[in-house]
Formats: sequence, structure tokens, C-alpha cells
Amino acid sequence: MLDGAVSGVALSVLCARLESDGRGLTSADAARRLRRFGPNQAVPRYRAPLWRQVLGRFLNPLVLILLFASTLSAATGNLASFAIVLTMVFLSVTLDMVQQRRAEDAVDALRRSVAVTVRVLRDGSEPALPVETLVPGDIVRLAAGDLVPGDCRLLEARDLFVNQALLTGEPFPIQKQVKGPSAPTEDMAAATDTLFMGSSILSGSATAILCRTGPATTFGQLRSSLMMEPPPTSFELGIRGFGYLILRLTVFLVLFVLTVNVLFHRPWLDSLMFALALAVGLTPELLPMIVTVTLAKGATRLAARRVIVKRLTAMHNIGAMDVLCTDKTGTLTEAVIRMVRHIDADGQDSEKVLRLAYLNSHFESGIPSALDEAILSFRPLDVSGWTKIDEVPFDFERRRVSVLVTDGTDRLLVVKGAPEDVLRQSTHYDADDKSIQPLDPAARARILDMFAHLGEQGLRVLAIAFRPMDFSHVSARLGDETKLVFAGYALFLDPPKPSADSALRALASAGVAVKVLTGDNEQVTRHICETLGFPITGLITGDELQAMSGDALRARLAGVNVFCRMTPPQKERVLLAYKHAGRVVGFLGDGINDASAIHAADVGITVDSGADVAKEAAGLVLLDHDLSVVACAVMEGRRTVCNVTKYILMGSSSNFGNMFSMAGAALFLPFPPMLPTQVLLNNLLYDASEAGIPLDTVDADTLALPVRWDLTLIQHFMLVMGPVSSAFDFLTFYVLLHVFNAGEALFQTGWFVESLATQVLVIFIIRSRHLSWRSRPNPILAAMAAGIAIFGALLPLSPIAPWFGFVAPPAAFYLFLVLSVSAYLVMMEGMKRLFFRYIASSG
Ligand SMILES: Nc1ncnc2c1ncn2[C@@H]1O[C@H](COP(=O)(O)OP(=O)(O)OP(=O)(O)O)[C@@H](O)[C@H]1O
Ligand SMILES: [Mg+2]
Repeated sequence: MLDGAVSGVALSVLCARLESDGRGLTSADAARRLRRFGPNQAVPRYRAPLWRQVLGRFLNPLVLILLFASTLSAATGNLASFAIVLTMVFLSVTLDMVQQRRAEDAVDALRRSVAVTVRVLRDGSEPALPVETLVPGDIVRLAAGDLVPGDCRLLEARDLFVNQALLTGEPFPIQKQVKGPSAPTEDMAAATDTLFMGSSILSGSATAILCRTGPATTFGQLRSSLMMEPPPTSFELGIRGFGYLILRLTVFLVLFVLTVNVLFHRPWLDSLMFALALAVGLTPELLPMIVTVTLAKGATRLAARRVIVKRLTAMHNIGAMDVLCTDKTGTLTEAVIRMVRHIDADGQDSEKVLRLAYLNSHFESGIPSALDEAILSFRPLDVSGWTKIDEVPFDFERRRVSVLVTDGTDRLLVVKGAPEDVLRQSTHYDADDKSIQPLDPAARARILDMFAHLGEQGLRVLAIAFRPMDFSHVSARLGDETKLVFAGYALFLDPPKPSADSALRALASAGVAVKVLTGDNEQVTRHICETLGFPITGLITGDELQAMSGDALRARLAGVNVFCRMTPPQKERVLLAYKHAGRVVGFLGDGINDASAIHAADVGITVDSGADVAKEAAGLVLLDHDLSVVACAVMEGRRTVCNVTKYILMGSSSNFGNMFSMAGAALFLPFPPMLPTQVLLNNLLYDASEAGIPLDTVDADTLALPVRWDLTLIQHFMLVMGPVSSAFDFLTFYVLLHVFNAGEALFQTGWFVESLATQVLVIFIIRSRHLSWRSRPNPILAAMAAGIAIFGALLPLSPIAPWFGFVAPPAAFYLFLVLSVSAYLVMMEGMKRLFFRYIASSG
């Protein structure tokens, strides 16, 4: 029940199985089904319920052992430490959770705002609902440009052609029509009355009933088996790599501390607690949260610029992007296309050309195109005498569309498309409206010449042709588009966009090389680029690319910045070539012809008004078709990566150095350098001080060039700054022991205050590569860091000090604190300068 084979069952049987009466579902029924079948996503985005997430964090082995050990110590009478451990674990878990969830919710809301919708019959009306909410049994109305929202059977279809390339790899349009029951089949080529999720409607319209949704669809299964999800980005890999690095160091330190304590016959429970607290201090447990929150903050800021980030990892990639491939229409031009003339083969205005163009645009049922709209709005013509018999829909390989029409006396195949392609199929031309002449080489050259000449003036040109057909001809096929009679040209103007000019310059100065990839011809593209002041350094056409080997293309990649007459697979080929050359590549496009390149790009960008397939594939959706916001997105992406890097640099140098010193101190001190609860408190305060990092500003010159994730830099930084920080700690130990003659409690108190202050305040050094006082931090971050350092220093003087085993240090200690922390910061500043001057730049 409610689970039908998609094809091959009689429709009435299928509808019965899907419990559908053919009039659509009620909202209540749909809600029930949605609970049962789950959201309609090919690969479900799973988010565990809150209690599972909380539990998951407590089930972290480190936390578990810690809780276990503190329970043991509670049993031996140390109740206070037990309560403190419990409170702290609880606090840090909830802090982390709340932040992370809020960030995820914000991003989900953004994603929903650009969700692909489809028209569904519900409660007797036809609302457009997000695809995710559809269920088996829903009846949907589809038109050209739509994505097929699930596996479904056709109820009605008119001139329906789809593209199933995502499923079968075949780029050509496939016709679908309603048929009687045939043998059950899952063979996509044979299933002509079935639409599959992941395909898109090229032309015509249809009504269909959904049989399978989400992961149950053929596409869903393909996806989960083929892992069609994009591979992890270098950023994600880098974060993971950093996590493993820290993990290894932690295991090493913990084992070291335990061994030392066992050798010195120290109490084992205390030693275990101390080692565990060290491990907690070392683990960058806030890392996932900081990453999500930083990326989400960037995404929210971009939303204010009307750029929607659908996939958070796109944020990093766009910051690293150094090549942006873009289409022409709408990005470089206004995309308000106007037809200006309709001329015959002699260049004279021709009513017949207009009429033929009008017939073609009027009757073709493909994806609404600005060119067709321009023809139809040129001047209203009466075509009521004509009826359409059939059509061969537009596709980007043929670059033409044909309709078969009749007015009772004539039957014509009317063709409109790219001049080169239409002329290749033409054998005659319409000389002066009456006589039809053979298209001899001279005439062909003259007509093509005219086309090139028009292009140089910035005019977009479509060729109009026709072919008289027999009345026995009742359907149009691809093969009919030969022996055409060339009628003339329709000429269009698509003026350059004034804002594109500054946007192109902004991108260039941000170190992003812009490449124009268009399906349009060379002359028009040249004209637009020249008008915009975009210097063409090299140009390759589709035909040239076709003949080019991979090596030849690679050799020319750097020099070329305009690619014309590209078919969709060629766009993808160029994009992949840049990717393989080690560039981080973005692709901006709005049509179904851009979808595969958008999918293959490191950063797929489309516009909200673009085709559904493109929106589905993109990581970034622009609400306004505007190149200048891309430059904003680039900056925002760079900023987020820089801020995440700050967090990691902090953790890997200062925090790590401190934990390392503590392990070392365990060697020679007769008592633990800090009590386990103090280590945990230290860690909690340190974490809290970093909560402002996602808000921080980044130096303008750091943002000036693409920012790539650089694990080597981080490791080098760690190796240089960590030991320096540790050396300083040992100096502090010496002063505490020999100047202040500190006993256990005072030593621990002094070291707690000192290590917290150095760890927290070093953010002011690390957050900029330059002289730290020249770069202004975000006020919240600055207040948090300074406030927590002061709080830590005053804590031993407060009434709650005994809870943590603190004693009030002498006044001289505070003088020492101020001096030593200042010295530490000055030293770190100097080291940082040396590091970025000599080590980071030498690679
Ligand atoms: N509706 C149409 N009817 C006939 N031919 C068309 C139609 N739309 C496009 N073409 C032809 O196909 C070619 C490629 O289409 P188009 O220019 O839209 O490609 P594109 O790659 O999306 O270009 P752009 O970079 O400008 O967005 C056009 O130059 C034109 O010759
Ligand atoms: Mg386009």
C-alpha cells in the first residue's frame, strides 16, 4: 500500500495504491504522509534531536572518564571537586550546544528562503510548495525549467521533453508521453511515461503523480551509493587534520604525565584526574562550534547583502577562489533584451522574418527565454489562423528550436537558432520574399559576413529559417531540420550593465581572475567586453576547444579569459581544466546549461531567478543578479577563514604551550602544578574568552588576496610559538618557587592566574600579522578577553576562592603578574613578526 512501482502498472491501479483520487491530497493527509515517508530530499539532511545531541557530547570518552574519576574522588570524600567538575562539564556542553544550534538554525532559515518550489494540488487549490514537503500521492504540475520533484508517473503531458543527464549522462532531450500500461520497467530509457527525480523539464508541460520521494527514488539511491556528494573541501580536511594532530599530542602528554606520576609513586587517582584535566584543556572541543558559528555569522552578514549561502563550506571556498567563471547575459549585460530589427538575406527589413520568428516563439513551449519574450513583445501579431502540430525543443548542443505549424493551406517547419548552426542546415535562402534561391558558397559567405558584422556592433543575432512540409508529416523530428530555407535574421540589443564595470575591477584587485564563459558568439562577446573595459587577453571558441587536446588547453588556460560558443559540457570542461591546474574555481550562471558546471565548481553560484537545476546545484544564491555582490562574498569568505585560523593559532601555540609546560612541571614539582578543577576552570574561562572571535575584524591587506587554508603554516606557528611560550612558563615557575617561595596552594594560584592571562591576552597579538596596536579588534572580543583575564586575577581574592583551592597571593605577586604578562606579550609580538617575515613567507 502507498508504494507503487513507478512504471508499468495501470494508472488506475497505481492511483489506488497511492490512495489518490486524482484530485490531489488534503493538507492533513499530506502531513500524515510526510511524517511517514520523511522529507523529500534525495540525501536526507539528518539532524539529531536535541536530547541526542546533548547525550552525544556527554558520551565523549574524555568527558566520561573525567566524570568517572571525579565520582571516585567524591567517594573518597572530595565532594567539592566532584560538584565543580560536574558544573563545568555541564556549562561548557550547553554553551557549545546553544551556540551551534543557533548558528545552524540561522543557516537553515537562509537555505529555506531560496528553496526550489513546485506547484502541487492540495485542498483543491494549486499552491507552490517547497519540494522537500512533497509526499507520495501528491499531484504536481510541471512546466519547462522545473526540476522533477520525485519519481512520478505522467497523468497528462504536452510536448514534454526532459533532460536526464544527471541520471543517465545523456545530454539530449528525451521525450516523455502518457501511455497505456506496459511491462514493469526500471529501465530509464524505456520508461517513457515516467519522470525521475533529478531530471529537468526542457519543454512542454505535464501533470504527474508522485510515487516515490526522497531517498526511495532512483536518484536518491544513486546518490547514496555513488557518493555524489561533493568531496570534503581543503578547509574541512584541514580542520580534520588539525583535530588529529592535537589528538596525538594529547594522548602523548597524558601518557607521559601518568608514567611520570607512577614512577614518582604519586597518588594515582589525583594523577589520573590531573592528566584528564590536561587532556580536556588540550582538546579543541570548541572547534566545531567556532567553525560553524564563524561561517554562519559570515552567512548572515551576506544575507544582508542579498546573497544566500546554501552550503556553509562554500564560504571557505569563496574566500580561497582565485578564478571566477561567469556567463554573460545578466551578469555583464542588463538582460533586458529588446528586438531591434528583423531583416532578410539582403539586410532589408522583412515582415516575413518577423512573422516566422513570432510563430516560432509563440508556439515553442521550452524554458521561457528572454529572446522569445523580446520577439513576442516587439509588436502583437495575429497568429490565430495557425495551429501547432509538433515541436523539436531547444537544446544547447543544437542551439536551435523548431515548431511544425499549419494554417490549413501551408505546413511549415519554422526554425530559429544560432546563425552558424541554422545556416549549416540550410540549402536555400529566401531572396526577396518570392523567389527561393540556392545557397551557393558566395551567398553563404555574404550572409555569414553580415552576421559577423552585426555582432561587431553588439547586436545579438538569431537566424530564422523554414521548410515547407507535406501534409503527411504529422510530427517533427530532429532529422527534419535539414534542407532549410534561410529567411533572415532577428536582431537584439542587450546593453552592457553599468555596474559590471566596477565589479570586474573589484574582483581583479581582489586577486580573482574573471573568465567569461558564454554560449553566445565571439563578436557580441568581444563588443560587450570592450564596452565594459574588460581587456580580452585571449579567446577560445567552442569549435577550437573541440579540436584541442587536454595539454593544449592547459597550456592556454592562463592567457585566455574569454570562451565563446560553449556548449554545457564544454563549460564544464573548461572549469575542470582550471580546477586541475590547482585553481579554486567559482562558476556563476543562471541557466540549465550552466548547472553541470555549477555543480562541478568549488563555488557554484546562481541567481534566485535562475533555473531550478542551477539553484539546486549551487552553494551560493544571489537574490539580485549582480556581479558586485560576488566581490562582497569573496571578502566575507576570506574573513571567516581568517577568524577560524585565529582560533586555531591560539589553541596551537599559547594554550598548547601552557598544557605542555604543565606536563613538564609534573616532572620536577613535588605537587601537581594545578589542581584538576583549576585546570578545568582555566580551560572554561579560556574558551569563553574566545567566543567573540567570529565577530572579529580582519586586516584589509590580509583580505586583499585569496585566503587558502594552510595547515603547514599552522604547524610551523605551533612549533615556533609553543616552545617560546613554554620557556616563558618555566621562568614563571622559577620565580614563583624561588622568589615568592610558594608552597603548593600559592604556586597553583599564581600559575592559574598567570597562565590564564597569557593565554587569553595573546589574542591581541595573534589576531593580526602586523604591529598589534595598529589593528583594531572587535570591541566585544577585546572586552571579553580583557574582562576574563582580570576576572581570573581577582578570583583568588574572592570569597569563592577556597572552592577551587586558591589562596590570596601577596601584593608583590600582582606587580610581578603585570610585568611578566607584559614581557610575555612583547616577546610574542616580536616572535610573531619574525615568524611572518622569515618563516611563513619562505613557505
Ligand atoms: N530561445 C531561443 N531560440 C533560439 N535560439 C536560441 C534561444 N536561446 C538561445 N539560443 C541560441 O543558443 C545560443 C546560446 O544560448 P545563450 O546565449 O543563452 O547561452 P549562454 O551560455 O546561456 O549565454 P550567456 O553567457 O549569455 O548566458 C544563443 O547564442 C542563441 O544562438
Ligand atoms: Mg545564460
